[in-house]
Amino acid sequence: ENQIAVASGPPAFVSRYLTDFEPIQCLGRGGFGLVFEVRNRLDDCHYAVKRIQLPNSEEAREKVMREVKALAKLDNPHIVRYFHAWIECPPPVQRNVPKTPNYTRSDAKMFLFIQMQLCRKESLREWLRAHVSHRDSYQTIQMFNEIVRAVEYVHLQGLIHRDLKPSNIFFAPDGAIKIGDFGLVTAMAEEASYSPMSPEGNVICGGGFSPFQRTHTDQVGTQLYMSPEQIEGQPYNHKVDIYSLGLILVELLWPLSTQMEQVTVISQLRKLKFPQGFIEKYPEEAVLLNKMLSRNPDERPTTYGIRASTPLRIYQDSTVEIPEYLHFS
Ligand SMILES: Cc1nc(N)c2c(-c3ccc4c(c3)CCN4C(=O)Cc3cc(F)cc(C(F)(F)F)c3)cn(C)c2n1
Repeated sequence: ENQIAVASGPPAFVSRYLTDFEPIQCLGRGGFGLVFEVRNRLDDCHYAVKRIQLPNSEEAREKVMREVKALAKLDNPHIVRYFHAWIECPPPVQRNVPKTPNYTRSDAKMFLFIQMQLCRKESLREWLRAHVSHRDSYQTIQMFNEIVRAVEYVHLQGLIHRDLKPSNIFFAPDGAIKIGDFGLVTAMAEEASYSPMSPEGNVICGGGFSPFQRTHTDQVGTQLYMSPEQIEGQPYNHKVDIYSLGLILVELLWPLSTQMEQVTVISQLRKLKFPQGFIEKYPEEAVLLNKMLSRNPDERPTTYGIRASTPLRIYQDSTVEIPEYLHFS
């Protein structure tokens, strides 16, 4: 009974991520973090888990956690399904800094883990590349309508996506379009540390998660789809998502086969210059796009205005009439 307590030091750190999940492969870098496909050891299902290193300042961390609380309430058929979020604080890495032999630097980091539904590996970015030749405009407008519905839901929750682009528009296993990998941007922006692109532009999934390296350049950190006011660091509102939706609509209607063509056409669109032949082929869409891509956010329609516009009106359930004043406010 006279057990001698053995001084075995602090309890060994147990990572819930590694205990509950088996990492399968790196899915890439979303904003501010790494995303991995994992298998849950208990239910044997596969998920996408995103690990975000939280900022150091207490205030920024509180802001992130407020945004998580708002995001966790999202529930919509066109938003990636959310399962769980948790925090891990691995023990600080003690290492001797060679220069000053007695000095040990500890960098205690705090990570937010987010467990989401695993979507198909091909995002809308890959879909657009794979469907250059045969693209049916009825199907693409349907897809666009679903994306607009998802953005409308986010805006009605008082949130803004802020980073809409084809690489974070996903397909669920059943094929339904889902917008995802958004949020936490404002709070994290104070400690903006966009993931570094390696020299050749590939995204390295380093960060101690797994050695898998992405083989193609991603759209991480791209500002191609970003509204002018956001790029210029001006105050902005939910109309930033309408601008991005405008560029995505053109890409859905106008197949672009190479990244070079995509960058050229989108850069021209940012100056309201449409590709040769676009206006003749899509006159009504061009009218809507001139508003969606306006430099003045107030001139851009809301998602209501988009759905009530001529090109999309036929895809709405006509029972619900949207009052005119909601088309732009
Ligand atoms: C194949 C595949 N599937 C995915 N789900 C992904 C994701 C992914 C999709 C959605 C979301 C994330 C990663 C991280 C968070 N996320 C979101 O949509 C934002 C979000 C939605 C919520 F409902 C709840 C939260 C939060 F409460 F913060 F956890 C966050 C990124 N990548 C590269 C993926 N690849």
